[in-house]
Amino acid sequence: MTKKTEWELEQAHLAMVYEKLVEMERKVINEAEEADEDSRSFLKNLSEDVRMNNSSAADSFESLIQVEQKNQELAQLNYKREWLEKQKNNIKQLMAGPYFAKLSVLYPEETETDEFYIGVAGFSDENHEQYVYDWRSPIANLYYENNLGQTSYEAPMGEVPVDLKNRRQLKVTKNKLMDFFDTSTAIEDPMLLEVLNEESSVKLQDITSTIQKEQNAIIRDTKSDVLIVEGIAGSGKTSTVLQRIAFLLYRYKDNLRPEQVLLLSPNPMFSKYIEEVLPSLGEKNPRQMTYRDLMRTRGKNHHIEELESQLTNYRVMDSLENMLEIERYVGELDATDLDFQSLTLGSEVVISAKWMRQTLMALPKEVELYRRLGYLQEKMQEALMSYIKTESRKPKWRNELENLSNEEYNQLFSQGPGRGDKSKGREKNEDEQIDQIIYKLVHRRYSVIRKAIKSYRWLDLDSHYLLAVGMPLEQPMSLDQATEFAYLNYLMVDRGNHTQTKFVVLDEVQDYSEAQLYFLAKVYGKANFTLVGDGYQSIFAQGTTFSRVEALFAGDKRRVTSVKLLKSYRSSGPISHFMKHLLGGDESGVEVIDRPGKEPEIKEILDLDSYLNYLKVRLASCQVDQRQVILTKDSNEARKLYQQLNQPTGVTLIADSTKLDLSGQQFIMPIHLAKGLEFDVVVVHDASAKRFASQHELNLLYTASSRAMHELYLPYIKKPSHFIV
Ligand SMILES: Nc1ncnc2c1ncn2[C@@H]1O[C@H](COP(=O)(O)OP(=O)(O)OP(=O)(O)O)[C@@H](O)[C@H]1O
Repeated sequence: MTKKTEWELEQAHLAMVYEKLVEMERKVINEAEEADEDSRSFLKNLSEDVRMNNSSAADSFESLIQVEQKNQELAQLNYKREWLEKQKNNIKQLMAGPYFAKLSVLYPEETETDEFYIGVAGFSDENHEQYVYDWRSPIANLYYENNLGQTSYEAPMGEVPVDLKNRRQLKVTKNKLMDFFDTSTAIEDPMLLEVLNEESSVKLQDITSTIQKEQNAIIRDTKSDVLIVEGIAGSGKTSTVLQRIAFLLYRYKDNLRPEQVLLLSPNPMFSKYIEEVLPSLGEKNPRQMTYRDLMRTRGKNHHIEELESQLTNYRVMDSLENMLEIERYVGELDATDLDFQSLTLGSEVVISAKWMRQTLMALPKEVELYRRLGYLQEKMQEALMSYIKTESRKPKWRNELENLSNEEYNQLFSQGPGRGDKSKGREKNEDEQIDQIIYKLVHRRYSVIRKAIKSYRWLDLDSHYLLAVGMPLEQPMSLDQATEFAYLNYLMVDRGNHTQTKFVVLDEVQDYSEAQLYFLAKVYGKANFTLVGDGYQSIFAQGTTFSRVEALFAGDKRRVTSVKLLKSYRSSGPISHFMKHLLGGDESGVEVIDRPGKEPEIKEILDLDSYLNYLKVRLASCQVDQRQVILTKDSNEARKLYQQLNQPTGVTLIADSTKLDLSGQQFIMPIHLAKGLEFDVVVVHDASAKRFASQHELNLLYTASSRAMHELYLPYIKKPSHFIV
């Protein structure tokens, strides 16, 4: 068949699928409107349908059953609305481009090929006719595996052998066919090259239609407990793990919710950078935070050093050793070793240390200490509740009530029934109402105690830390000390809180210290890990080599798989060659995709004034559709350069990890805040010999250069770094 006729057939098929999508969209919108209306009227009628009848035990019971039924109905209505919302989103995404690939597959003992179209989501009509297959479905694996001829794919019922007759990539926009290519095993496929030549964007994009074979293996891995990916800059580590999260959410859709996936990102800016990838695949973002944020949530108000100080802050003591010391210490700890602190409100002792000790000592010794402390915590909450009840009967509170301002009174009054409210559903007399308000007032007064119980303020964890590692907590704490403290906290009191997390994904794993990785491996002991990074981009004072990462996670019978990614999809051919040169040439194993581009400019400049002029010209010559960055070694340098250039208009200075805005076009920023990001044009600030000489500085230089997609500038004053010549 000629390409022309093929084209007509494909165009006709596309038009048909698009039409089906339009029909389905109409249907889903109608259903969604009906479902919204159903929920509205359900809620409106709810108070009339359900009236608590407490006249007798049987009546109350009947009423409760009715309430339960209504709850279930409401849950179903909500579920339906959510489902329709997801359908709407999927259809919207598909309408932008219904599919990107077609597989022609011959099954054994059949004579005619079956055709499967692959898209960002699946699509079938009400008769279950499947028009588009989700890229995560088993059959779609054939597209990414890219083996024509006899092959197979893994379906739920087992391995299915097939003959893959053709693999077609299609470029479609809405209902219009733009192009198609029949590809075999060519690595540098036309669609990929087209995508890679595009300009950079403010946010990372999904790579669904051009995922490469080696990336696909990572995305679909379900066998490993720990998957370690060591990949050069731009090899798609971040993109791949995001696609992997989408894959896992699809694969385990009945048992995995996005909040059970924890994605630890290198800096706050990064979270913004990647936030659109999963929604573009119709999935919700997982729990996302930096490791520092994670420590903050467990640091009990202790202050942690800023990201910047991690660049230089070497600690003398080996932190992993401290973690083991903490384990030994807690292992040998006896209930009699514990120091309790009475919980007081002013001079009033609400729960005494003596009571805590006695309650703990009454518990069986065989039960692990952290469980006993957890139980004690529950007992303390109960003790507080009965304390509040007794307290609220005292007449003094009536006086306090009278002294409340109108505003405070109304606030208490409007908060709805409190926990002690037993008269829900029937008219209350004035006395009951006053009792209820007093209860709330007292409850509120003692809320600090409730919080103190919850956060274990009654246990002096700071001094246990001192006893365990032989040194006090610093202010601010280094990230490693925060880790040690969090580990102590975990071992002593906080073990139950981490079991919900099923997948932990770590980007830039080389920047984590051994103690931090050890902490994650232990605390999320039941989770599956995906750890990605690049040893050459190790720019913080504390980091871990990949062999150590593997060793740290290999314990506890975990199945560890290590994979390498050696091709940069980000940078043009000449920039990739330059990166390869920085990494030691052929020995590095780096493979270059030779797509054309401008050679990196390595330029000698004689003095500071001419250098600043050079930068000004560079900034002025940035094209409208390009994003350009000047990368400095640290934040102070970024600030200084910004001043030296007279705060150039249209250029955003980013020097503070808490104030990040990537929406502009040109930037001056330190390298560590640009981690994970990419720009059309990168200028490395003064790549001279004295500034880039050590291994650490080589890593900085490599990290900076590898942010560039299309153009790289390396100006230097007087003498160039020996790495670049
Ligand atoms: N298979 C692919 N198809 C199209 N683009 C790709 C593919 N893989 C990666 N890319 C693109 O390459 C660029 C780099 O990807 P990504 O940021 O995921 O790499 P990385 O390995 O995490 O880089 P770094 O270590 O430098 O942060 C992105 O623009 C991404 O869209």
